[in-house]
Formats: sequence, C-alpha cells, structure tokens
Amino acid sequence: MLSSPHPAAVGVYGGTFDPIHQAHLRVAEEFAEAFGLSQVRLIPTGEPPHRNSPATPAEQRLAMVEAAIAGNPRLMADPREVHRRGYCYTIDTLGELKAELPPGTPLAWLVGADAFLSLHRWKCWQELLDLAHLAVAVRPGFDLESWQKTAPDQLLAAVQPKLSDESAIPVAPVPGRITFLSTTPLAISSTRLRADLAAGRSVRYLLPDPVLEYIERHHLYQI
Ligand SMILES: Nc1ncnc2c1ncn2[C@@H]1O[C@H](COP(=O)(O)OP(=O)(O)OP(=O)(O)O)[C@@H](O)[C@H]1O
Ligand SMILES: O=C(O)c1ccc[n+]([C@@H]2O[C@H](COP(=O)([O-])O)[C@@H](O)[C@H]2O)c1
Repeated sequence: MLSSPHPAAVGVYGGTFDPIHQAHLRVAEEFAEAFGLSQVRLIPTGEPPHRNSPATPAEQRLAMVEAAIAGNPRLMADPREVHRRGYCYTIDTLGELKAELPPGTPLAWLVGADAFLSLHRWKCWQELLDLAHLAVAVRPGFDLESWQKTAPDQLLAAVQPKLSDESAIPVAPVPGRITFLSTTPLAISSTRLRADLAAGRSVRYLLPDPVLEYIERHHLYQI
C-alpha cells in the first residue's frame, strides 16, 4: 500500500460545551466523515473572552466531553484551554497545535453557523485562516444560505475569495479554505439544556447518557 506523502489533517472543534450535547457530537462526527479525518480534537474553552463565564468549571466541562466521546476512536478531548490562564483565544490554540503537530499537518477547524457569523469580532480573526481551513456547520436559526446578504462587509470581503467546495478542503495544501458543511440540522443548545435541568425537566436523549449521569452525580445546573 502506498503511504501518503502528506501528514493527515487534524480536526479542531472548540466550544464552551456547558454541557456537551448530541448536536455537538453529531456535527463533529459528520465533519470527520466529510473530511476523512481520523482525529477531531474537542477543546473545551477555559475562560471565554466573548461571553459570560460558563456555569460549570472548565474541568467538569472537560470531564463531560470525555464521558461523551468515550468509545469513539476518532474524537479526542484536548484539555489545553482548560489549563490556560486568562482568556482563551482560538488564535493561540491553533498556533500551539501547529507547533506541536508534525510539520505540514493541515488543520481543519469546525465552528457552528452562529460562531461563524461573529468571526470578525474574534482576536486576530483574519490570521486564523493562515493556520487552518474552516468548516462551518449548519445550525437551525442561523441562515447560512443568505448570510451573504446580511454579513458585515469586512467578513464578506475576507471570506468570499476563500469559499471552497467541501471535497477540495482535505487536499488543499495552503490553509484558509472555507466551506459550509451540510450537517444534519439539530436544534439543541446548551442554554436550553441548562434551563431544562434547572427547571427539573427531562433532557434525556438530547445529550449522551454518561453526560447526564455526570450532571446528576455532581448536581450541576441546579439553581
Ligand atoms: N445545534 C448545533 N448545531 C450546530 N452547531 C452547534 C450546535 N450547537 C452548538 N454548535 C456549535 O458548537 C460550538 C460550541 O458551541 P457551544 O458550546 O457554545 O454550544 P451551544 O449549544 O451554542 O451553547 P450555549 O447555548 O451555551 O451558547 C460552536 O461553534 C457552536 O456554533
Ligand atoms: O478567539 C476568539 O476571539 C474567540 C471568540 C469567540 C469564540 N471563540 C471560540 O469559538 C468556540 C465556540 O465558542 P462558543 O461560545 O460558541 O462555545 C470556542 O472554542 C471559543 O473559544 C474564540
């Protein structure tokens, strides 16, 4: 069998994951499948710069990610942001990964549609695309079909020339290609789960059973 001259691409999926739910997992799985990735790193953020502090400490959000992906060999929990002091920025995370992985390893970075639509407010956002390809997942309530009509000019100008067909990305040698992934739309959010848990409503089947067991064992998301 011929071995490929290029290192395999590594998937990167950052999130607050407070808690991780089935839509996160399904999107990660479909992303791995679409790009032929043998590894997708799920990276729970420590202190996010762009939103209120999470309801749950980073170590516990990491533990829930680990519980959620147990048994799936291509999903991996990456703890690097949990241990970072100060705000966690994606530019730092991608830079660290780039430095650690074998030279030439392409990074494929996954975000949901809501995160993508505010990309122009991220730290060094244009430089992010010097480090990784970007896959944007469908998310109910966020209209990617007509994003070009409403997106800020600066985001449009930066993104439009980089848009690519999904199939071109895994083999594109130069980072910065962007694709919209047609993942299964699942209208699940951590916000809704936290509210349901606080109100004592069932969240069964919206997140994996081991995550629910962890939440119950640690009495998380109760008021
Ligand atoms: N239902 C979903 N479909 C597609 N992408 C999603 C979905 N939920 C979250 N994502 C994406 O996963 C990443 C991490 O999301 P996050 O952990 O903030 O989950 P969330 O459900 O949006 O949480 P919250 O309600 O607390 O904001 C982001 O890129 C987000 O866009
Ligand atoms: O680096 C930034 O400036 C930045 C701004 C907003 C969001 N992010 C990252 O985007 C990912 C998704 O964020 P969230 O809030 O949807 O969970 C998560 O990994 C965050 O660290 C990063």
